[in-house]
Amino acid sequence: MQIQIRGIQKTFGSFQALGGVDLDIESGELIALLGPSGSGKTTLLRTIAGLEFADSGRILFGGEDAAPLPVRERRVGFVFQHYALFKHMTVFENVAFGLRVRERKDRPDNDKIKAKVLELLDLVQLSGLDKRYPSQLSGGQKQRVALARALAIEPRVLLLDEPFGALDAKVRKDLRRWLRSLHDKTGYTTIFVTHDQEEALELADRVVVMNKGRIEQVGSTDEVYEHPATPFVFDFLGGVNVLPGTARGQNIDVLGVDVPLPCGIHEHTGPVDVYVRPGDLRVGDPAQPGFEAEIISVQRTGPIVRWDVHAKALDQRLEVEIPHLHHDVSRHAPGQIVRLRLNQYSVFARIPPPGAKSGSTLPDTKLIGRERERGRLG
Ligand SMILES: Nc1ncnc2c1ncn2[C@@H]1O[C@H](COP(=O)(O)OP(=O)(O)OP(=O)(O)O)[C@@H](O)[C@H]1O
Repeated sequence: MQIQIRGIQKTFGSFQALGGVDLDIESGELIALLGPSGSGKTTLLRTIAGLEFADSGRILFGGEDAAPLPVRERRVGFVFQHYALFKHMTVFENVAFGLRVRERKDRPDNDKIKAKVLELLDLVQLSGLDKRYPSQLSGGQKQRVALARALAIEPRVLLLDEPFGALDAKVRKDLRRWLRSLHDKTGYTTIFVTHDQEEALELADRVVVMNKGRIEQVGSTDEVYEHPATPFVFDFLGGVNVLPGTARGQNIDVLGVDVPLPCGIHEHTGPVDVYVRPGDLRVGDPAQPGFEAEIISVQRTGPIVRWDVHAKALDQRLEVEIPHLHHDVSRHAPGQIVRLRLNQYSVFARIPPPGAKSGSTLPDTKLIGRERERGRLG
């Protein structure tokens, strides 16, 4: 079912939790609401569910205003981070709950309920565990029961609030792949909340990046990662080094090295910030252009080696990430000087101090563009 969110505002006392949210969700989409703690993700989800009431704005379910619909009639399946299963009921009864509490005229008979519950337990791969109690299940199994219970009411939309937040990393990873294939099978419109970038990027069709009660960017996983629209999105999705630069005509001077302005921008003059991910700072040939940095520390995390480096020209620490299999990464040690170059980077017009006149020809903080180094840096 299609969901349209129009100008939703919500305050708690004097605190604005949602500051005018607009969003269109297509039928059958799997959408991630991604953002740091307190950015308003849960408030938005609860407002869609009808568990929270907006101060202003509208939510349309399939083109119809959802406001007059009580929670039950919205037919929303909700899964919380902390299982919220009924402890005194078996797995079977937990899943059957939503069907048993229906009004008599809409309630299926016992045989139909049994068939439905067993079908759902098969779908969430828990066949044979129907007689167990929640205390006899692992965290991952409890979450799958919660999901089966949410699916039992044949929801028009499925809302998941950090569904895997309480589980360990390995189970989390398995369950998110499983949820993706379950979604592909059932085709329910699904919105899930997470503050885990990897989870959002791996699972969702589109990611909604939230910050301070507002949407910063909506896009496919590739769009938000490869073309972040704001400095916040860039930083939140995968870490960032910010290098000051000066744009002059078609080039930017970054730490004494010329790099080209992003494609499509003919000219720009003024101070800019060049945003580079740790994995896009590459070790260059010492004979070719690049800027010098001293390795301060080396840390190996799985297949990635992380360096903390000190860029001399900037007097600033930077983070560099290199695949461990890179030909000569093991030869580098703290104290060594390396020459770094930029691979891919985004350029934002610098935010001037309040009251100062911007020397920039573009609006402040505007994304000028994203560029892959075109060979000028060696
Ligand atoms: N019932 C409430 N009363 C007062 N303030 C609230 C209430 N619910 C949420 N807030 C505040 O609104 C802001 C947004 O909260 P929300 O739970 O939507 O954030 P979130 O992005 O889901 O965060 P988290 O990832 O930590 O769950 C927070 O600052 C929170 O303290």
